[in-house]
Amino acid sequence: MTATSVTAISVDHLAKTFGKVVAVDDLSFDVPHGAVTAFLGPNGAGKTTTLRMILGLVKPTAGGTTIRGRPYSELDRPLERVGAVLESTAFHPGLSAVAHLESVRMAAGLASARIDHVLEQVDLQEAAHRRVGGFSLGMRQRLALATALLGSPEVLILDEPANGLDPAGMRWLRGFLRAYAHQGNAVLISSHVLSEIQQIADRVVIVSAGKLRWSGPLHDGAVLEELYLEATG
Ligand SMILES: Nc1ncnc2c1ncn2[C@@H]1O[C@H](COP(=O)(O)OP(=O)(O)OP(=O)(O)O)[C@@H](O)[C@H]1O
Repeated sequence: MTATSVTAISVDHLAKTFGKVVAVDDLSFDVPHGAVTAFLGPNGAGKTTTLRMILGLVKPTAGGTTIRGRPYSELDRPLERVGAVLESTAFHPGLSAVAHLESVRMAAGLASARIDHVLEQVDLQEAAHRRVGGFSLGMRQRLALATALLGSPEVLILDEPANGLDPAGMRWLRGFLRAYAHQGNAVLISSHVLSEIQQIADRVVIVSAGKLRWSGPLHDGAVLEELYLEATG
């Protein structure tokens, strides 16, 4: 079976309530390999909660999610299947980038050569031995991405990864994610920066108030902002 014949992420009638707050409401969509899929919606639409459920960090109230056919909790060597950059990514400020990556690498049983490789992928070699406590927001985003890439996963999940990146960093991330997807991997990215997403995404999933409002390919010439405002308005 080739990578492209398997759905990377499947979200199936997913629901989550926190007390009286309905965060995610009977949400279903698929994320294919070989494409960048944007996950869009207003503040509080349920995007982060959905991503956290896909990653097994939040338990659904109903429904479920799978990565290449299995719930996250049943994945064998999960870091080699799926890499994630979440909004809340935190690092020990006293560790260097290399020491942080080394601790994750050892825990996951990955080859030591992966560290140099991911530092090069995110262009962070020069800061490799500096303390993360002194990193800028953009550098932290790069380190979070490097951590997500340690296991060479075929699925990448990114929650607002462009936060803190300067224009050159944004352009770099765009090129990186497009190349990563076009190698056959799946990328699911949540963002509010529609101008960036317009240039990156092959497909779009739009939610508001926890419900699916629109999903499909982003055709050449389609104006994402109009599509988004119509779907969420
Ligand atoms: N741990 C929690 N406890 C209570 N309510 C929560 C919790 N996590 C999320 N919520 C609520 O669920 C709803 C969806 O939040 P979520 O963070 O998933 O939205 P989002 O689409 O990621 O928003 P944003 O674009 O602002 O990041 C919101 O009303 C939020 O207040």
